[in-house]
Formats: sequence, structure tokens, C-alpha cells
Amino acid sequence: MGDAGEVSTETLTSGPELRAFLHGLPGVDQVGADERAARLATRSIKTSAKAQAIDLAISMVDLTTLEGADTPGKVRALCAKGAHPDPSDPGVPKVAAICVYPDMVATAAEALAGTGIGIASVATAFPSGRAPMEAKLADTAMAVADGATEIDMVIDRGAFLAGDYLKVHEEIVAVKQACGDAHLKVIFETGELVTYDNVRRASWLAMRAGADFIKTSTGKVAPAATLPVTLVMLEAVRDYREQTGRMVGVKPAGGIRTTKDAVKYLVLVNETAGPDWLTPQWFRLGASSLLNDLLMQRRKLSTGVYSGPDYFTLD
Ligand SMILES: O=C[C@H](O)COP(=O)(O)O
Repeated sequence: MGDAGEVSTETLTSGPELRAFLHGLPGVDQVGADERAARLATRSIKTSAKAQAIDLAISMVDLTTLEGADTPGKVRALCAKGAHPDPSDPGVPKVAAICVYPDMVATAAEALAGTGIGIASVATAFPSGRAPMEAKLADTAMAVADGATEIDMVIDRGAFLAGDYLKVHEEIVAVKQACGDAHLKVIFETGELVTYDNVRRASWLAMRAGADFIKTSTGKVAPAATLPVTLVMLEAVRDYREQTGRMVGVKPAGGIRTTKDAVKYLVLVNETAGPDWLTPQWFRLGASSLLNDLLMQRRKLSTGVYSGPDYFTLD
């Protein structure tokens, strides 16, 4: 993607201006994006690089539980697992963050104290995003007050698809403010945005509104994260940095379950945004059940023996 226009954030004060800017972005070559993502997905990496890639992927996991049936006990167990993914091997890195609903933040914060692991919470009426603004801000403020260091907000897809970009922009700005020192990840639910052009527009909209991270999906809607959609978002953060000097992170989430998938994403990051993004500070994998596969493949690489899923605690 090339020129993203000369309009700066400060001048985008009205809906029509914002709309003109977003619709002035170059269109995404859908076939090209699909082909490039498919081509990069076939790249093989050396066994020595694979061991490194697995550890990097583990360190990038936002280990997630977002179920109605979540309990404090389950969240504590997940936190313990995130801090010591394989208790028999202290060489295994800890995950980047634990991601929970707002009412579970205090439990996670207590369990993770002193570990340096991020406490991420979904907010703003996750996963639908359908609630009054006051409720969304209260949701965010509660999570932050309870100890969330990262907020994963969903955008109002209804407003976005109706072309009310200003509403989406204003919500992101307000939630960012409510975050205080917590980092803000903005979830697009790309499975509902219909086109890659919309994914590119949502990326620029969120970045210009102050997002620290842009995230594909809630994990509640299919399709969730895909390689081509993530490619479009990686191009956006790359171009946004080129234009503004500010780096924004990327988080594919939902449906990422295997080491093979995780490695494909790492290759995509390296080849699209570049190696600067290959750290947990700038790239995350949102997943509820990827970690065990990473641990199994890691063990197989170091011992030559496949341990099987029963060896590790459930994630
Ligand atoms: O944000 C992360 C997603 O909710 C996790 O989705 P998943 O259960 O498909 O891994």
C-alpha cells in the first residue's frame, strides 16, 4: 500500500472529512492479498529457527478465557499456566498476557502479581459492542480500576458498516482516555466487516483515534483471524509508522490453534510489517487453546518424542 493521504488526525474533526479520508485510501487488491498470504504460508523454516519461533510465539500469546462459565478457579489456573507454561521446564517463556472478562480482572491481577504478565480485559460490551457509551466507559473504567493493564475494546460494527465513522472514532478516543495508562487494543471483528477495504479503513480509523494495537476478532464470530486479513492490518501499521513515526501493534485472535498456524503468522509479520514487530510488545496471538500445541511441539523438538496432549494441563 502506498500513499495514505495527507490529512492529519487533528484536521479530521467532522464525519464527512473522516469519510473522505477513509474512502480515499487505496483499495486493497483482494486477490493479491490472498495470494501473497497463501504464498507466505508455504514458507518452511529450519529446525533451529523453529525452536526460536516456538519460544517467540509462546511469549506473544494472550492466553484467553472468555466464557460465560469462567470461574475464579479457572482464571487462577490459567494465570499459573501463563506464568509457568511447562512447570518441568523453566526455560519455557511466560506468555504476554492473560485475557479475561472485566469481572475476572481482580482475580487475575492477584494471581499475576509480580510476574510481569499483562492483564488484558475485553470491554465495551464485548463481543457485540452494543451498549450505550456510558456503559462502555464504565466497563473499561472498572477493568482498569481492578488492575487491567490492557483493554481489548470492540468497535461498534453497526456504526462502522452504516458509515458512521465519526461515532466509531469518538468511541475509541473516549475509551482510550478511560484506559489511562492501560494499553488499548481495538477489535474490528473482521468477520463482520465484509471486505478487505473495510479492514484497511478500520485500521486507519483506529490508529488515528489512538489505538495502541489493532486486533482482528473476538473469537465469537466466524471467520475469526485469517492470514490475508492480518496481512492487510500489518500493511496498515507499517504504512502508518512510515507516515507518522508511531508504531501500532497487531493481534490476530480467534481460531489460532496450532504451532503451524502460529509460525505462519510470524513469517507474515516478518515479511509484511518487518522484524521490528516480532516482539510481544508489538505482536500478539490471541488464543484460548494454542499454548498446549506450542508446548508439545517444543518438547518434541528438544526430546524427539511427542508427549501428546495429556502431558500438559488443559488450557
Ligand atoms: O481474543 C481471543 C479469542 O477470544 C480467542 O479465540 P479462540 O478461543 O478461538 O482461541
